[in-house]
Amino acid sequence: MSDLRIGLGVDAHALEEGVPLVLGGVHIDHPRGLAGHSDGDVIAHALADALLGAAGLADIGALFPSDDERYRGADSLELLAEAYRRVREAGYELVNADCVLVGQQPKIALHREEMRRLLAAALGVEAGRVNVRATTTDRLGFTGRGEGLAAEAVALLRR
Ligand SMILES: Nc1ccn([C@@H]2O[C@H](COP(=O)(O)O)[C@@H](O)[C@H]2O)c(=O)n1
Ligand SMILES: C[C@@]1(CO)OP(=O)(O)OP(=O)(O)OC[C@H]1O
Repeated sequence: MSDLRIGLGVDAHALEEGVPLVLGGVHIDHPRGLAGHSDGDVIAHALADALLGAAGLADIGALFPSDDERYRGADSLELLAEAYRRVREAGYELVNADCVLVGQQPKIALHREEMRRLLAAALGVEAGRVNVRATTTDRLGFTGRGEGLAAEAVALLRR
């Protein structure tokens, strides 16, 4: 039997004016973007944490500390690629991943195929191995009030 491992990643960032919005590696024209030490890409961060978690490794905050100037304004697709390099080094490869953005706006339906393509390319796997979906919370909570966006991801690895 193959050795399968599952991991979960969760991230959230505040929406602020004057910040470019990057989600799943896609630059989206929107009045506010996600504040963070990096580009704030919650989808890429949640996916990286799901991969690391499945491999039994530390989270992205431990790998790429937010007080390290090297990661200021970092392209999160590069952090994702490095996280997966470590997962491969630990002896695992991706079976599939599923990411869910939680937020009222922007609607990402038109961007999800591009997000899948970019996230999969960062990992060096076929686009079909990475899914991206979205939900609102029917205006409930901090995402519902438009204060921020959150993302969750699960990843399945095999040895
Ligand atoms: N940021 C979002 C949120 C949702 N969607 C799409 O809208 C559909 C309806 O959302 P509900 O929360 O009312 O279920 C959802 O299934 C997504 O396809 C989106 O694109 N972007
Ligand atoms: C990505 C890192 C590093 O720049 O910073 P942030 O963009 O603030 O994102 P977070 O989700 O808090 O993860 C921690 C750090 O790894």
